[in-house]
Amino acid sequence: MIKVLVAGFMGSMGQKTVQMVNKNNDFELVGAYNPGIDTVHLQGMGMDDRVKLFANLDDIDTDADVWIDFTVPGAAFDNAKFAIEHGIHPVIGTSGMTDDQVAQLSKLAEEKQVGGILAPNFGISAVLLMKFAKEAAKYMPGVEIIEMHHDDKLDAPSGTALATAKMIAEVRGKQDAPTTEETLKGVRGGDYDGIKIHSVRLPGYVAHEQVLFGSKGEALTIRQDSFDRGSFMSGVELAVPAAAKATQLIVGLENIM
Ligand SMILES: NC(=O)C1=CN([C@@H]2O[C@H](COP(=O)(O)OP(=O)(O)OC[C@H]3O[C@@H](n4cnc5c(N)ncnc54)[C@H](OP(=O)(O)O)[C@@H]3O)[C@@H](O)[C@H]2O)C=CC1
Ligand SMILES: O=C(O)C1=N[C@H](C(=O)O)C[C@H](O)C1
Repeated sequence: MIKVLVAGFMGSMGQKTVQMVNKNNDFELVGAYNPGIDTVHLQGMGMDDRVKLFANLDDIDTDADVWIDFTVPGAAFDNAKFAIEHGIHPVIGTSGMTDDQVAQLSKLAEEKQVGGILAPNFGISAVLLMKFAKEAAKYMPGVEIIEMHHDDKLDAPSGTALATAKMIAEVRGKQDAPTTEETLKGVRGGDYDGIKIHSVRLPGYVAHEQVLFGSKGEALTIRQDSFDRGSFMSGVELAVPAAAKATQLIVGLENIM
């Protein structure tokens, strides 16, 4: 039985994660963390009385083996650091971590021999999109990324779009994007090693990404859609046992699939 703590348990992903953990016979929910816990909300969630609830990081006192983090970009690093320092293996889904923060966590995980998993996206369709895009970029280096998300998303670009750009840049190297004079500032999007990234935020959307390749006289579009946050849960389910036995920080779900 793997004992699990869910950080950000009152959020959209946190609630799905609590349901998934409760359904899985190999996992036991022992802790849940969210600043500003409100009891009315809790009643609606059917949270077991035996689950320890925490509203402050410093108060967390748990025997959890795995820490699942779906919080906010500003909190994920401190949370993961806390988890590793306390011998809890992190499964980090929260976006917005910088390369430097990932490097610091990897070093700490190695030192403490408490590994875990950080995945920009736990959805299988997104992992496949990134793999396919990396393959396509070998032959079609002209590429732009459009990511589309719900309008409550705090950060841009999405972690998935940034990870996609990094994977593409690995194979095609740094190239300049075509120079265009912007008569409306920002209209050409963000730039990662010459790969333009466009972030769309609209109500009704969940999480979607398109990678557009263009070459002489032809084009290729790769698209994935997460219509429901349940789409991320099979990836999280896979990550929990892998994280529990990891001695390093593994980055990307593809590395345990
Ligand atoms: N890797 C993946 O596959 C996926 C990643 N994500 C990422 O997961 C994160 C969460 O997404 P989502 O659930 O939609 O966001 P929500 O805003 O719905 O939930 C975030 C939750 O975290 C809580 N929170 C805020 N600060 C802290 C803190 N310091 N410690 C613990 N909890 C905190 C918030 O509480 P309050 O509202 O009171 O501030 C809220 O309940 C985002 O970064 C998102 O990009 C999302 C989907 C899939
Ligand atoms: O905020 C979201 O919703 C999502 N965030 C992750 C990201 O930033 O890539 C994963 C997925 O796109 C959903």
